[in-house]
Amino acid sequence: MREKIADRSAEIAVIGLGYIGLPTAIMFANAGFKVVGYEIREDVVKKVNSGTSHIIEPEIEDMLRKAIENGNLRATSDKKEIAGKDVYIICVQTPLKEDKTPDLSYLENAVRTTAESMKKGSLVIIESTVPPMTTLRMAKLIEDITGFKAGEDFYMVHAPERVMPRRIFKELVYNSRILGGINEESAELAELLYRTFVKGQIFKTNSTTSEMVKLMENTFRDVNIALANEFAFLAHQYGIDVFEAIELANTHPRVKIHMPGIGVGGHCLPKDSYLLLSSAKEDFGLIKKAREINEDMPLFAKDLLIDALKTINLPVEEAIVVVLGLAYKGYSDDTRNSPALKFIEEIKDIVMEVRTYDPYVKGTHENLEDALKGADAVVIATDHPEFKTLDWQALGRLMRNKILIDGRHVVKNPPKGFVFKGIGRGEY
Ligand SMILES: NC(=O)c1ccc[n+]([C@@H]2O[C@H](COP(=O)([O-])OP(=O)(O)OC[C@H]3O[C@@H](n4cnc5c(N)ncnc54)[C@H](O)[C@@H]3O)[C@@H](O)[C@H]2O)c1
Ligand SMILES: CC(=O)N[C@@H]1[C@@H](OP(=O)(O)OP(=O)(O)OC[C@H]2O[C@@H](n3ccc(=O)[nH]c3=O)[C@H](O)[C@@H]2O)O[C@H](CO)[C@@H](O)[C@@H]1O
Repeated sequence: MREKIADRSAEIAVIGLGYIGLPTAIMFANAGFKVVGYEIREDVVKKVNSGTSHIIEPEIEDMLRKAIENGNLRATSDKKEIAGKDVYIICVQTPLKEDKTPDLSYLENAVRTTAESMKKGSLVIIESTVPPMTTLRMAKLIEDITGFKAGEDFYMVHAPERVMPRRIFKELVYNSRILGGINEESAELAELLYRTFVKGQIFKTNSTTSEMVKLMENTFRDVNIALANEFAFLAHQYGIDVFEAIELANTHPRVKIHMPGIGVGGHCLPKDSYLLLSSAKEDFGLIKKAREINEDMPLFAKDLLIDALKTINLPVEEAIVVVLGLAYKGYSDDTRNSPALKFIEEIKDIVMEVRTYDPYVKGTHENLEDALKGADAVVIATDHPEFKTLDWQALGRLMRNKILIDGRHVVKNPPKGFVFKGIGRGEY
């Protein structure tokens, strides 16, 4: 295997071509490997093979075209095409069930497919974020299906993905990487493989540690955002602008407060602290409390909207509300766990009409002007760059009433003539 990685003759299958799998497949293909992307969604397979990306990400179209044109990347839904590969990289989703316990069914299916396809000597890598000890469990599943012995007949590694959407192709190269092997040989093989394009540091450890590291990173961010959200809540009570306070506090050399907002969405932060806690016997409660605070932020935005409607004496049930942004964050088309959706769920039965506009998400109003005609209130739920430069005076003329609720600190100066409320903006 070492020689095959060195001379790029190792053949790679990437299982799942989503936000993580597609860029990963592209990177290995452009590093000189023959890569087959196995994906159950046929629409994705078709798009990828035609050289177009189904996700929005800077550089992806060029990088994908290059990988397809040089003949190194092909997508398929046919299991036969991933038989006997040297390396399998699993990048499927690991969401929560309704009851907030991990739904590992996608992962288990992908591991089964891998077990049915692999050969003796294959290296199996899980890039998906998983609860602690999952990689060891998956190694056992492969042993049961194949009769191979883990660590001897096949190698296995958890290689958590740490990239930030919007910066994926830079971070894939320059981020440091944690490789958690089920044994040393597994981690060493994975190091050789990732070194073919990674310029950041590579740290080797065991698989349960790498699983925990990944979950700790996202939990750290989630808890810090919850703290910022609590500061915002307090700032409203004291009548100050929390963003000014945060900027000032962050001039301290050891303080770096995060940004409050309408909520924490995406496929990572809202679920990773639950994955972290999922197999624990006990915890101290801090992580769960932070989740609760972040999950309730859309309700805070709803309170601001209702307050604003009261200010103009418009009954809530007569209000036409326009939500700007459905994506979980700016410059993204991803609506998974988006606070905008939770906010809409909360208000849709109490107001007259909810309209949506998101230039990145299909199925919303084609243009903002149409969405705003005759509306009473606008709620900004996503920090898309386009929303930062809107001419509120002109847009306000299209509206029946002028209420603006900023859930993402997008509007720096409240526009004249509007009833303006922003999360963390105190009283105006
Ligand atoms: N999105 C991110 O920014 C990000 C960053 C770091 C880590 N992660 C982690 O990476 C993992 C993948 O996340 P994502 O955002 O890329 O998910 P995604 O939903 O965008 O992609 C997963 C893809 O796998 C496909 N799939 C599911 N089961 C399959 C199977 N059995 N065989 C073949 N294909 C299958 C799905 O159709 C989908 O296209 C998750 O564990 C996530 O927590 C995500
Ligand atoms: C530790 C870390 O950095 N992990 C990153 C994270 O990436 P992400 O795309 O989920 O990005 P975030 O920017 O964290 O956004 C999530 C939500 O939180 C809101 N938010 C954010 C900052 C803030 O101060 N206040 C907020 O309210 C924002 O609007 C959005 O809704 O998880 C990926 C997958 O595991 C990682 O790979 C990636 O490294």
